[in-house]
Amino acid sequence: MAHARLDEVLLEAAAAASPRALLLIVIPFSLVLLPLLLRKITASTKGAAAAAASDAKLLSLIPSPASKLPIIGHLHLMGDLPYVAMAGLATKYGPDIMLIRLGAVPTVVVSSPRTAEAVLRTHDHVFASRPRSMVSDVIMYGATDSCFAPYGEHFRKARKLVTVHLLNAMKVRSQRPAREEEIRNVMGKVGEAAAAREAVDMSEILHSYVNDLVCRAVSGKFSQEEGRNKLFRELTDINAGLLGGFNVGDFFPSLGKLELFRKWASAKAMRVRKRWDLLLDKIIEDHATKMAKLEDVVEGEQEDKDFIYVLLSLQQEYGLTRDHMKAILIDMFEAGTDTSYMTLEFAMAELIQKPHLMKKLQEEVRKNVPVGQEMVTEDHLPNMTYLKAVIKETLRLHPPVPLMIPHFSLDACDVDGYTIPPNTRVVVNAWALGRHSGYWENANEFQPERFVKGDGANTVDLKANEFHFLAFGSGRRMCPGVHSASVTIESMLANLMYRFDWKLPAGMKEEDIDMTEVFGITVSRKEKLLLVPETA
Ligand code: HEM
Repeated sequence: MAHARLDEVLLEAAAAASPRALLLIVIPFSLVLLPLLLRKITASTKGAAAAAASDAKLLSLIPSPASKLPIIGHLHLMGDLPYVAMAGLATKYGPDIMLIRLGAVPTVVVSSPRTAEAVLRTHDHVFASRPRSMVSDVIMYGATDSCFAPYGEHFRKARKLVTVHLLNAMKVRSQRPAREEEIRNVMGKVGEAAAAREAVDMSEILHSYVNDLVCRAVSGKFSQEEGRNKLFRELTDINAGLLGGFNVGDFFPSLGKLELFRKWASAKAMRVRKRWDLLLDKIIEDHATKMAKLEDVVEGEQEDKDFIYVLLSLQQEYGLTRDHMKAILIDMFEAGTDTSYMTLEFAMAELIQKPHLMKKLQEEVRKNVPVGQEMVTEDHLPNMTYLKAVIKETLRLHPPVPLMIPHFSLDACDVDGYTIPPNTRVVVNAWALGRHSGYWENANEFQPERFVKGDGANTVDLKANEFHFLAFGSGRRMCPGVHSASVTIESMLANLMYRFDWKLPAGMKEEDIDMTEVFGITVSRKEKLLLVPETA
């Protein structure tokens, strides 16, 4: 019994979200496995050793914090919020570019708009790959999705599939009725709470809204049957915990070469993948059966088909296996759910602390909707400039993917006077860029006006033309979901502002709102956001 419990603890730590928890496992592990690792190192070929030495020399020229420890490198400096820790270290050691060692893995951290532009625009082709990770290899079927695929033929195919067929403007437009229906459901629930003068758990309601929308986009109108939406949400949450963790195997790759360790460290990822297999195989087969009966579907009607139909119809053209399809579908859940609902939640948390800004937003929304109309529709959104400014400001201060997804160099490349060798992990700190005091006035303040004032800052857009605002990344690996995310977030926030006034629960003051963040592949708020709606 005691043995089983220890196993659980170790497995949790192996996929630990916090670098602190990772240390708990790395230190004892290193003591046991160090002799084995040394044997592996001495066994490597002379040529490889010479190349490694030359790469290590190049990396050693990049500024780096002095307090590196044996084996764990700088892991002990990462704290609970690595993007905040990295920003602090960068100010001291390398404001533009810095090297940190996460366990055995040297990681280049880019923290200024100038170096971000060098990595994501000037040398985008060199840095467009992703490092391999044991967990994403398991969860994403050998990293054959779009997010984690290394750069190459398969990635280009997956990326084209996602941008051209799943997330294009026409597809996003065709999902409008689904969005309107889901928003109406939310308004109904919030309306009931308003009538009962009860608080609403905004975290829960916004999470369900986005999860249900992604479910519908992926598997159609009946995705909520048999509680499938809840199962999708549960599995997406487990994946997020695993993918966002500081996983031992990622930072001690030599360990990953040991079969026993690999089995042990990927056990939880294997378990969740089996559950995805069961769920997705069944839905894909149901779709394939229905599709076979509808051979005469008119080409144009494919537009409002869900993602599974789209993938099935493109299977031959793109040479997709069943596993490729599942990897891409899981990407849509993983990349599309937490990012959007957390932006909505952070926006509400900021607005409730600044009632004058919320009032200004409500006035704009209500002015733009004809009197007597039940809901804000997507036709009303283009004129709502303050709404867009509030969302940009939320993304600036709280980018949901603060370190983006790690990039990986394919070749040697000069950035800011330093040579980054091939096969180096490169992290762009979007959180640090959004709070860069050289580019933003009152960088830590929530001031949406900065995006409407006409002082130059309003030219910042979500398409990443400015490298001090990179919530969606830039270049070949830029988020392909910008359009989908924007309309999902804008329409919900506009409706929450249109239909209700918002108060804090009795006895709570604005300064009681806890904005503490929790790090994972996306950043979330630690505390639930409870707000009391009043029908406007
Ligand atoms: C507020 C919402 C969102 C934010 C802030 C966001 C942000 C990001 C960021 C920072 C990246 C990594 C860029 C890089 O590594 O250079 C990314 C990648 C990605 N996002 Fe989003 N995202 C959002 C919503 C969505 C949605 C709704 C979808 C799809 C349903 C989506 C799909 C993807 C995919 C597939 C990738 C991987 C792209 C690649 O590696 O080629 N995202 N996103």
